[in-house]
Amino acid sequence: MAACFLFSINRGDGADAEEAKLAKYRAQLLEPDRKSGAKGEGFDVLKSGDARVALIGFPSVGKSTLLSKVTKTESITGAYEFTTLTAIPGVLEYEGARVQLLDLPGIVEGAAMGRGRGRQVVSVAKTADVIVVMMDATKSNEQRRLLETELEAVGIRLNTKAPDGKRLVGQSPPYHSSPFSTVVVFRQKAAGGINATVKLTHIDEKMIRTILQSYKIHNCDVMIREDIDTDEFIDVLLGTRKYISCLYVFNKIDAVSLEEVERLSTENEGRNVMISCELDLGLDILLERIWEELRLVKIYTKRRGTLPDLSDPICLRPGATIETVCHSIHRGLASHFKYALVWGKSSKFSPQPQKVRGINSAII
Ligand SMILES: Nc1nc2c(ncn2[C@@H]2O[C@H](COP(=O)(O)OP(=O)(O)OP(=O)(O)O)[C@@H](O)[C@H]2O)c(=O)[nH]1
Ligand SMILES: [K+]
Ligand SMILES: [Mg+2]
Repeated sequence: MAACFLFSINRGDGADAEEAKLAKYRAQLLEPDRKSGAKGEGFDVLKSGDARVALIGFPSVGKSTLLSKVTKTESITGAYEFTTLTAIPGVLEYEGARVQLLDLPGIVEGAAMGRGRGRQVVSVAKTADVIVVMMDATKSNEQRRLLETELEAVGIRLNTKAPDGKRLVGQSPPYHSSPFSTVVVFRQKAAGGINATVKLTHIDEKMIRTILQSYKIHNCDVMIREDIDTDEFIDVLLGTRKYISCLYVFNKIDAVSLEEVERLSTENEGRNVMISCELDLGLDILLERIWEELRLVKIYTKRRGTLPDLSDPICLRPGATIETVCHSIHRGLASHFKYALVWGKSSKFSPQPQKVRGINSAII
């Protein structure tokens, strides 16, 4: 049976306060660094197209070579480290979608702590819908763990499920109404209380109270629907973590044995993609895998009595609603919108009438 408890928020004891303080410091490390990301340094690349894919890797693994191969943009390559010093955007055109591919400077160990402007680079990855972690097939597999550590240090969770049980691919949730909101709901209220619809085994009421106090939140309603722990609670409170799916790309397979290529390709639950930019090997498969990971939904608009133009889709990320579709057509459209007729696999009836107001159901 679901446990449910209510209490008012007041003082916690010393040990809890200490743990809550540490959890708060950890979360602060993830907050955006206001000093970095200065304008004109090339890191504030405007998002464009239907989605963003970021290339992250150590120097000279072939990130720029890849960008130059698969997009029309030429990014300077070189046999020396740190050839690329800013973010270079290119456009991947795939099945009617335009995806922004970002070539980034190489990062070094400790990048997230600010080494080699690394934090700026790694932070860009946080804005991506899919991260391509690029590695050199001739180097040790240790690369992957080191890169993941750097990404995690800025609050990215790779290929993990968000606490609400859905796999989230790089949405940018607004403060307090993150995709987590189905798990924990905060409401500012005169008399606060905490409700849990499941038994909480990793965090107790006292801890929740102490954490809320440390953020000076005194009166609010908290509804918890999943057995989350302290860190996850703070994640939700601050909206700091991002759940992004990633592919591990091993470049330069022309320089290793076939056995090694086969061995690497079976690791990481099918997330490893083997390529050689130099020999043009595996690039089509890589683009296909990126497309799969983006899970873009194609929407075609049509006039009454005519067939839709199938060459001109609106491409949106999963979770898009009728309102998102309206916004992608015209800013003011949603406010004048009455209803939409939706044909497709996801709708119960074809066509299914849907109103724009109050729609939060996904249209996919
Ligand atoms: N053997 C081999 N060499 C490659 C391949 N792809 C790229 N290279 C070489 O690797 C070197 C580095 O390539 P870049 O594209 O500059 O690497 P990068 O990751 O952008 O490097 P930074 O910008 O310095 O971080 C160049 O000398 C490329 O010619 C490949 O598939 N096979
Ligand atoms: K290089
Ligand atoms: Mg480069």
